[in-house]
Amino acid sequence: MLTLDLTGKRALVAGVADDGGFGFAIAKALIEAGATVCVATWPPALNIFLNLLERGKMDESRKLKDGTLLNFEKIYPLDAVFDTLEDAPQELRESKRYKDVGDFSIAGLAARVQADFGAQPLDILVHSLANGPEVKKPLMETSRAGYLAAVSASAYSLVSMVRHFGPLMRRGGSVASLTYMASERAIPGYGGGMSSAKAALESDTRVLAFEAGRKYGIRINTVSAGPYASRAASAIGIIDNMVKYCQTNTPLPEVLEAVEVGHATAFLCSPLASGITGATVYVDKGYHSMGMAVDGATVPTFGA
Ligand SMILES: NC(=O)c1ccc[n+]([C@@H]2O[C@H](COP(=O)([O-])OP(=O)(O)OC[C@H]3O[C@@H](n4cnc5c(N)ncnc54)[C@H](O)[C@@H]3O)[C@@H](O)[C@H]2O)c1
Repeated sequence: MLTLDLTGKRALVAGVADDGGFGFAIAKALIEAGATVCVATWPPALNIFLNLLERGKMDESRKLKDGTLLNFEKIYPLDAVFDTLEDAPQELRESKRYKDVGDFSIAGLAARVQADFGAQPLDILVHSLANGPEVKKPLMETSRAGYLAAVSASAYSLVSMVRHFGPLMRRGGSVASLTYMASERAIPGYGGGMSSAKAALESDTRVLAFEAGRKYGIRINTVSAGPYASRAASAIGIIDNMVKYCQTNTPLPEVLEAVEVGHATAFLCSPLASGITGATVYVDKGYHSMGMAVDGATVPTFGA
C-alpha cells in the first residue's frame, strides 16, 4: 500500500497560536502521519496559546485518529520580522509579552532548535504566518511603512527562515509556506500590500527552491489556499463574504476545510512529493481555475 509515512521525521511549524488556522491543521496532519512536531508562536499570542492548551480548551482539536491527544515536542517563541535579537527595538524587547521569552528572532529560534536537538535535526519546515498591519486599506491608500511591514512579516520571513534553517535540515527535507491567489489576481479587500507580499512569497519560492535545492538538497513549495475564516483572515474584515463567494463559485461548491490544507501540505512535505519543488499548489476547491462567477445576476447558474 502507498502510505504517507513521516515516521522518524521532525517538523517545525511556524505560525501556530490557536487551533483555528492552517498551521495547527498542518501540524496535526504531520503528527497523524508519524512526524514529531515543534511549533513556533508569535510572542504576543504565546501566553494565551499555552493557557488554552493547559486548560484543555483545545482537547477536541488535539484528538488524533487513534483517540490520543496530539502533543507538540516544543513550543518556541518567534517573531519572524526579526532576523536577530539585536534587530528588535529595545522597547519591544522590554515589553510585557517579549521580555521573558528569550531570543525570539529567527536566528534565535534556529539556535534553540540546534541546542535542543543537535546539528541537523529537521526534515520539515512550515511557514504558516503572515501579518499586514494595513490589510484593511486599499493598496493605493497603503503607507510605505505598512506595505514594507506586510512584505517583511509575510514574505521576507520565509527567505530568512530558509537561510537560517537550511543548514539544520537533512537532505531530502522540505519547506512549505501558505499563499493566497491575491498574488496573481486582484482581490478587492485584501489590501495593505498583502497581495504584494504573497506575490513575493510565490516568486521567492521558485528562487529559493533552486538555491536551497542545490545547496541543501531540500524542496520548497507554497500552498495557495482558498479563503478560510482563521483568526488572521478575520482581520481582513470580509472573510465571511470571501468564503461564501468561493463556496458559490468553485467547481467543488463547498467550504474549504483546514484539514484539506493540512493533508495536502503533509503530502508535499513527504517523500511521496520528492519530485515537486518550486511549485505553487492550489488547495482551493478549484477556484483558481474559474474565469467567470456563476452567482451574478447576469449569468445563468450551471448546476449550482
Ligand atoms: N485563512 C485564509 O483565508 C488564508 C488563505 C490563503 C493563505 N493563508 C495564509 O495561511 C497562513 C496562516 O494563516 P491562517 O489564515 O491560518 O491564520 P492564523 O491566524 O492561524 O495564522 C497566522 C499566524 O501568524 C502569526 N504571526 C503574525 N505575525 C507574526 C510574526 N511577526 N512572527 C511570527 N508569527 C506571526 C500569528 O500569531 C498567527 O499564529 C498565512 O500565511 C496566511 O496568509 C490564509
